[in-house]
Amino acid sequence: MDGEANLPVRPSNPIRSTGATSSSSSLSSSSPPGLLRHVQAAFKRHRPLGVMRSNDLRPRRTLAPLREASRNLGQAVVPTVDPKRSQEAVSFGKVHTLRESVPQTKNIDSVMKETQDDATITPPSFSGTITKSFDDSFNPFDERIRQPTSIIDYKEKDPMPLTHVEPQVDHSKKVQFSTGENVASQGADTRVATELGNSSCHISPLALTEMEWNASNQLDASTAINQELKHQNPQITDSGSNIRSDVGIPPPLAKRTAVVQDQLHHFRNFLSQPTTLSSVVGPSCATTTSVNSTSAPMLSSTTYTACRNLEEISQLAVEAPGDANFNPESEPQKNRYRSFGNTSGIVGDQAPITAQASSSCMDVPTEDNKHDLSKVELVEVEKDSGFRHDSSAEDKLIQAKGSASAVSNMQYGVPVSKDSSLDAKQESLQPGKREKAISGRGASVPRKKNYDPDLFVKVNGKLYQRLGKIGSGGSSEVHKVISSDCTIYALKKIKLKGRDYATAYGFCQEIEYLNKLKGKNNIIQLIDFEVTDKTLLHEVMSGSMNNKDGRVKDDGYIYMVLEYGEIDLAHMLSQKWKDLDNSEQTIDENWLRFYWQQILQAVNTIHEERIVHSDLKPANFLLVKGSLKLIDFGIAKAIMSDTTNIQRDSQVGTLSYMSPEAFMCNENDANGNVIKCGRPSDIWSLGCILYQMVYGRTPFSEYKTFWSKFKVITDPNHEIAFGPVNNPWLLDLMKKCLAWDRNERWRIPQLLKHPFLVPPVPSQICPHQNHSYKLLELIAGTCTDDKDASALCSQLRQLLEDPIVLLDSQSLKSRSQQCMLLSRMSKICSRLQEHLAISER
Ligand SMILES: Nc1ncnc2c1ncn2[C@@H]1O[C@H](COP(=O)(O)OP(=O)(O)OP(=O)(O)O)[C@@H](O)[C@H]1O
Repeated sequence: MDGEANLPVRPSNPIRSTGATSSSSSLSSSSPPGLLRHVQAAFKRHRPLGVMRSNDLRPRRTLAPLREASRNLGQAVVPTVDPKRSQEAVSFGKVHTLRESVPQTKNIDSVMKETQDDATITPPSFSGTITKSFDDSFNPFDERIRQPTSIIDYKEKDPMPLTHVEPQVDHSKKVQFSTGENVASQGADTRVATELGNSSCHISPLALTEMEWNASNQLDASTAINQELKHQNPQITDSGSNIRSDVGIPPPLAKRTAVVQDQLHHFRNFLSQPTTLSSVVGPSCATTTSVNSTSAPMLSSTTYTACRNLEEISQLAVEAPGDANFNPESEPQKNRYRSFGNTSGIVGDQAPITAQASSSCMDVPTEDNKHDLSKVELVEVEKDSGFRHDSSAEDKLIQAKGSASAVSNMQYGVPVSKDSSLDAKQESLQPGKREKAISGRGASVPRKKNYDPDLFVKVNGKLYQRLGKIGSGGSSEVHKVISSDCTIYALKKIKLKGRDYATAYGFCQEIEYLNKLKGKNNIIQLIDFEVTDKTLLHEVMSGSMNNKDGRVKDDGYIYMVLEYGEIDLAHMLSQKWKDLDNSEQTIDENWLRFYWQQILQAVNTIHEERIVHSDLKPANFLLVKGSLKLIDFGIAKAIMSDTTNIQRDSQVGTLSYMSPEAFMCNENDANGNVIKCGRPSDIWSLGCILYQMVYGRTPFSEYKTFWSKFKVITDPNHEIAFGPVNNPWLLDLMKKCLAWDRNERWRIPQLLKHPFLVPPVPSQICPHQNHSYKLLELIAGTCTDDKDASALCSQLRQLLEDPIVLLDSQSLKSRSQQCMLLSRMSKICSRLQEHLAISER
């Protein structure tokens, strides 16, 4: 049909036997030496084969938090601050006691276990032919993928849009806190669940509302204090250029001043207590607040940093009105003041804010990290600091983000001009001044540090913090990461060392395909990538590999920053079937249609781009914001322009989803033609996925070993067992995909129009509007006085109206029953025709 085949000639008996397994063998598969070669090749695979994967739906995805839960103690959670509000002059008034519930580590059981559900094998033969197939336009050295902007413009973006907050609370980690008197009196403890492992932090809308309410209370209180101060002391100007202490407070305001001073006293008390910072890292931003943590079991580095930031800011806020020695023009204070004032100007670029906040507190940017978008945003506190306990990766991010947010969320002056921000930034980067500011407080001086490679990954000079391992494939590890602009991504890391050059080339090709598929919304989007071994990449790209049969000796990695998918289809199916098993229900056809259509559309996208995926399986369809997207082009192949097939070099896919021709790829069929794979191979895999969606297992799952699978899949006479389904179209659809002969398999455009997906509209199936039925009615109307003719008409009508009543639905699915029905219908038609002809004469 597609003309793509150099197909193996089917055996003389093309009709499959009804027996479960036929002993008749197919072409090359039948020969024992051939079989042996396949098996040997399979075990010579380039990807680690590992154990043979079972066909059971066992999702492979694991989300493992990097560190233990204990580190979460002390994380601070704080409300989003309205940008408008943050523009106000704000200082923290009174901060209340943090009460933390015991945080729970994400229950490993609740996370899908990582298993390998199917083995990937190497094809029977390995040509090793490497050709340069990259587009000329594609040059990974020159091409710089557009970086996602790290700029968060608060004018345009909601810092934490409620719409991004998922309604459910994840139970993985909960930090329960109250903000002291305020909250206690309201009886409203705020619960915040920070999900480390999953796509984003989930905060119940209620919790968020409460958080915001509490925060706004605090901010209001602080604002009130400041406003009081402003009222009382006109010298406390917005720009803060001439802040003086209590000198010159007019007598009528003395009482109010006393109140304010009392509040400030509380505030100082609070500052003398340890402070805990925690953050909510959402999909697009992090918000931070500071809460008093007298009950916190221990301080973390986060705490330390936050405390220091907060202390600096707060002291400025307090010193301004209360300390006669405070002089904003004095160098350290001016620097500090301007620096923080700058950070409070949250309009504009968040990254610089972050960097600044961190740097002003901790870090001195080095040449090495200066070029990062995030610059010094991810700082690390000296590990042997007495304040530090084992802090998680997220803590560190929170620390950095929190610092920024804490700073940016608080303001004690009117927004500082951009210029002064820049000044402040530059000044804050001067180590001497910073040291002076820090030592003035008697705190231990943190040392500057580059990033910790265990926690951070740098791709193209941009830092990403690891949040946990999502999964690992045959060739890669995939981590959930967060970028400096707080966007969650998946980072695929492929180790090159020890791999053969052909395989390394294949990995580079994945980058090429993903680049080619940019902007296609049903394909996972590549955000950035880096191949650390430039020489190898250059060799591969230029097609000048001298030792293409050799292996990569040097340590090299491919990093791919990808759009993040929340869950893959394998997990979805596993969950679905778990629910179905418990309820004794069958699969919901609408659910099936919904996802099947998306699967088809995604594969159609690559087929239109002349790419054959070759490893289609449920684990390679990811749910991203509600839509399925295709991933893993590790062994995909481009179809050359002069052919419709691809030549397989090495890896050919995952056993349970592999087409017969994929097993025999590059072999010769009985006619001496080379067996090739093309789009129909992907269709077979789709058939296996559909089968799995319908029955909860793959078509050959009962065949456990490679050997038996190989035998049965390559056997053209093997009849796949299809269990009963309510909708005959569904059965038909599966058969259309799982036809052994690849030429008989439907192509995607046809599948997208299959009656299962596009059921005939009622008018088409309503017999009364059917033309044949109308004709019958016409005939019946003209021979009401002819008993025989009327009887025949009525039999025909019955057959047309509902043939199923004559036979049970199961029999109707059998071809012999269908034939019987048709012959009965045609006999009635002939008799009626004869009868009418006679009666007319
Ligand atoms: N962008 C992503 N977002 C979320 N999870 C992802 C993403 N990419 C990959 N994963 C997870 O990591 C797993 C392995 O990824 P992938 O299939 O790309 O790796 P691989 O080494 O090519 O694996 P395979 O052995 O299947 O070929 C996936 O099954 C999926 O669960």
